[in-house]
Amino acid sequence: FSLNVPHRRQLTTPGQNLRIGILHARWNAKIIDSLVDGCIRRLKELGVKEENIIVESIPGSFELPYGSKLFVDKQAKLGQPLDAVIPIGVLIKGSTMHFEYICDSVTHQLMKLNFELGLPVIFGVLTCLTDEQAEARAGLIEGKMHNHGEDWGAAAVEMALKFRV
Ligand SMILES: O=Nc1c(NC[C@H](O)[C@H](O)[C@H](O)CO)[nH]c(=O)[nH]c1=O
Repeated sequence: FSLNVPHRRQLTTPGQNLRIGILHARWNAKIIDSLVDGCIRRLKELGVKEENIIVESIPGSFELPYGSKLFVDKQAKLGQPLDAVIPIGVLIKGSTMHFEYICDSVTHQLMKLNFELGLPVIFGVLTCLTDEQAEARAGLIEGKMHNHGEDWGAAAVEMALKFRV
């Protein structure tokens, strides 16, 4: 009988009992679609069941904070509470200061929502100066960067499970 029993194999499907919400803006739809696809792909790789990945959309990134709150509250009322929510948006600098104001307010409010809602709210907003920067971060330019949606899916699973007692 040996005491050095190997550690239990790390669960390859840690997300099997999780329910994850994805709330995406509809501005810059081609980039959004790639980010959402990457996010879903990674969630499934981590064991989250397709029926437990709930995808909703709102007009633009400015609606992500309040939309996330409404989404989380609705799922709780339906008796299908989310374990994490992933707001996804793509903000691309235009010719005015509009971009800076939305980025700043959305970022701060999404951060606050973690504490207000008491569940992980992942920061899935690209704040880019050019279309190309955004496309590269959505994995749409061969050999350049990777699809950040995958990172957000992984972060949601980790944060939903970490420190769980
Ligand atoms: O302007 N550029 C963008 C944008 N504007 C709309 C805004 O988020 C909101 O939906 C409206 O102001 C109505 O409240 N929303 C984005 O997601 N990306 C952008 O690049």
